[in-house]
Amino acid sequence: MGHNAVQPSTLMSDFLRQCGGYAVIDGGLATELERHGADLNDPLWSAKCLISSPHLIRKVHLDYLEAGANIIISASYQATLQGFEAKGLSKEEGEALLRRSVEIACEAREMYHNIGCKVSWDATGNGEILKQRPVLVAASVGSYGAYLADGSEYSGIYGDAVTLEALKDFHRRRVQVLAESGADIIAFETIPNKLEAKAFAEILDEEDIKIPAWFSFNSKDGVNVVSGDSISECASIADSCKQVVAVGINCTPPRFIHGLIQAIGKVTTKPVLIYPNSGETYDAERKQWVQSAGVGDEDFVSYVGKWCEDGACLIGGCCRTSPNTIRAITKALSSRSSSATTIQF
Ligand SMILES: C[S+](C)CC[C@H](N)C(=O)O
Ligand SMILES: N[C@@H](CCS)C(=O)O
Ligand SMILES: [Zn+2]
Repeated sequence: MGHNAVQPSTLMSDFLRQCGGYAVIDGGLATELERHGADLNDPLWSAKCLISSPHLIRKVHLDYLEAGANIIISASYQATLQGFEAKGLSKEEGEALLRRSVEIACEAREMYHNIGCKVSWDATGNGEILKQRPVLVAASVGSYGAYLADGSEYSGIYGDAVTLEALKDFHRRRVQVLAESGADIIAFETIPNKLEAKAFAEILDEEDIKIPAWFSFNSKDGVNVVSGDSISECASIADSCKQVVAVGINCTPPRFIHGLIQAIGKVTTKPVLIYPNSGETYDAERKQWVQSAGVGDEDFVSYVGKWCEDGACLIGGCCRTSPNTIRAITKALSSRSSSATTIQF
């Protein structure tokens, strides 16, 4: 896919058409980093690996591409200039790490496409180039609550001192840097309240951000976003923002998704994206997931058909999902997809 300066209005529709109507988002990045031995008990959480083990991030992106992902999300969820500064890094060093998060994902895409580029010949000498699967690189922007590193993205309660202007000041430079990093789209993810959605929309507008964005909210009851703000109001903010090309839900238990897709579909015609977590609960103090109440890959994937019927067209996984989850989603979506996989010549 192309990089910067693609018209927001066409990027997502062109991409979805190339994918045959349904696109696969990757799964939990942090989850896989941990599975490979990374210790994320740190205020930077998954972004810590940008400093300690960038090669591991690239491997995890590659694993998700091999599992069928059409969109890989960078390791910048909890990468903030303020968080890097607290580690003693300069503004320039922090900005370089933000850019690096996207470069690592782009490198993985390039490696994947180089490995995957094959020609096959049949007995009569006719050749077939196996078409490269379309892949977008999404630059993650986590919420202010993610930066707080205390699980606040699952409460969305920041207190009265955190105003709209404070949130815009907090996020502005990071968004500018990521928008110029070579990413195809900005993924504002795990947005826990209406105020932060408004802050993101205003930054996109005020800074005239040239790449498109998606807004993805999280919920713990299937009715509202985690703060208690209405999902309809949150999705309406996304709908009104011209740079936003998809709206949805992530890091939310699978059992809540059905009703949320329906609520979002009532206020926007933009494509709906869904990448739930496993349904387990996060213990922010220990920075560990509590294993009870989660669903396995089979149960997770049993929802996929229903989510498509509800109107979702971009589907993946968030925390505690893995390449196996994404492989199963890819399989489930391929039977619905209308795309040809080869170019004949
Ligand atoms: C999406 S949560 C699991 C990310 C980690 C959290 N912000 C923390 O630092 O504990
Ligand atoms: N994309 C994030 C999680 C969002 S809740 C990560 O795994 O780094
Ligand atoms: Zn998550």
